[in-house]
Amino acid sequence: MNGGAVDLTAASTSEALDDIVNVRDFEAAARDRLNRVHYDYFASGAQDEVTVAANEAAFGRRALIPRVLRGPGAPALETTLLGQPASMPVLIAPTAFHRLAWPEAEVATGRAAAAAGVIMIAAMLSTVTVEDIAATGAKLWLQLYVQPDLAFTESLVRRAEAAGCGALVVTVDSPALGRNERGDRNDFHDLPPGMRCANMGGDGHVRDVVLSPEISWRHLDWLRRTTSLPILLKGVLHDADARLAVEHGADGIIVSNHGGRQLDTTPASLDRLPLIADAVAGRVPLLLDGGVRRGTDVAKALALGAQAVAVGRPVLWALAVAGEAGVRRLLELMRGELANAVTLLGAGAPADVTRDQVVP
Ligand SMILES: Cc1cc2nc3c(=O)[nH]c(=O)nc-3n(C[C@H](O)[C@H](O)[C@H](O)COP(=O)(O)O)c2cc1C
Ligand SMILES: CCCCCCC(=O)C(=O)O
Repeated sequence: MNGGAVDLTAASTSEALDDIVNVRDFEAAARDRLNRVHYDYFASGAQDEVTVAANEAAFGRRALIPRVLRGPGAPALETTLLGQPASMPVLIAPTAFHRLAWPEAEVATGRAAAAAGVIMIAAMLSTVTVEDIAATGAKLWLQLYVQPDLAFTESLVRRAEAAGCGALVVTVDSPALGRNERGDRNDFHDLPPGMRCANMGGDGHVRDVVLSPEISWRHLDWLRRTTSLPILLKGVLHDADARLAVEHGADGIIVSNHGGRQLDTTPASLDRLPLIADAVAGRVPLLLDGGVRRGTDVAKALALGAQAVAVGRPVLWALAVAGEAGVRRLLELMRGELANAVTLLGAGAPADVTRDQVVP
C-alpha cells in the first residue's frame, strides 16, 4: 500500500483558484498538488483506458447547432429530479475516498453541494459517514454496492432513510472490480492509515467490501420491497437492461460506464444514451455520467435524452485543489458554462435544447 497526505503547502487555496477558469485547469492543478499514487487512483480507468478516452471523445464528436431569434430571455437552469428540486441539472457523481483529495473529505464536498443547491450522490465507500455528509445540508442521495449480507445492506438503507437521503443509487456495473493496472503498479489496494470506509463498520478496509457476481434482479426486487426511497440503477448501457430496470420498479437510470473504470472498451456513455432514451420512452428519468467537462457537454446530453448529468473526476480535481472552495468554484463554472451554452443555442432552459440541435 502506498500513500501520503495531500500537499497543501504549495499555495493558499484562494491563490490556487485564481488562475482556474475551467475543468482542465482544475485537473492540471490537482495533478500538481496530489500525491501521484492518489492522482492515479482518481484519474485511471480499467486496463488500456480506452473507455476513459471514449467518454470525453464522444462529446467532441458531436456538434451543436444554434437556433436563432427566439428571444427566450435569460436561461432558467433549475430542475426537479424525482420530486427533488436542484439548482441545475448537474449532480455530483458518487466517487469513493474523498479524504485522499482533501482532509475534510466528503464534508467539504457536501458543503459545496449545499451552497450550490446541487444534488450530491455520496458513495457508499465515503471516508465520512453518510450522517456526517447529510449534516452539511446537501441534497443527498446515497450510492450502494448491494452487499450479499442483506442485513448489512438493509442497515445502510435505514441509515440513508434516517439521514434524509432523497434516493438510493444502486451501482450495477460492478459484479467484480475492473482491472486497474495503474493501481496494480502503484500497489494501491487499500486506504492509507487513518482513513477508512466510514459507512462500513469494523476497520472499514476496502478489502472487506464485496463486489459480487451473484447480485441479480432478485436483489433489486428485494430492495424495492425494503424501502420506499426512489431507486436509481447506475451503470446501465444495454437498452434491454433499461427496459428490465423499469419493469422491476426502478425510478431512474444512470447511463454510465463507471467513468471507464469497470469493463474496458465499452462504448462512451453518450453513445448509448439515445438508444436507451428510446427504450425507456420517458417512463423514468435518465441521467448520464462519463466525460462531462463542459456546459456544452451538459447541453448535448440533455438534448440526446438525459434529464441531468453527473460529474465524477472534475469534483475530485476541484476538491484536491481547494477543498470546499474548489468544489464551489467548479460548480459555479459549470453553471456559468451551461447558462452560456443554453443561451447561445437559442433555448430558455437546458431541457428545451432539442435532438436535432446535436449532429455528428
Ligand atoms: C476515483 C473514482 C472513484 C469512483 N468511485 C465510485 C463508487 O464508489 N461508486 C460508484 O458507483 N461509482 C464510482 N465512480 C464512478 C463515478 O460515479 C462516475 O460514474 C464516473 O466518475 C463518471 O465519469 P467522469 O469521472 O468522467 O465524470 C468512481 C469514479 C472515480 C473517478
Ligand atoms: C472493492 C471495492 C472498491 C471500489 C472502489 C470504488 C470505485 O467504484 C472506483 O471506481 O474506484
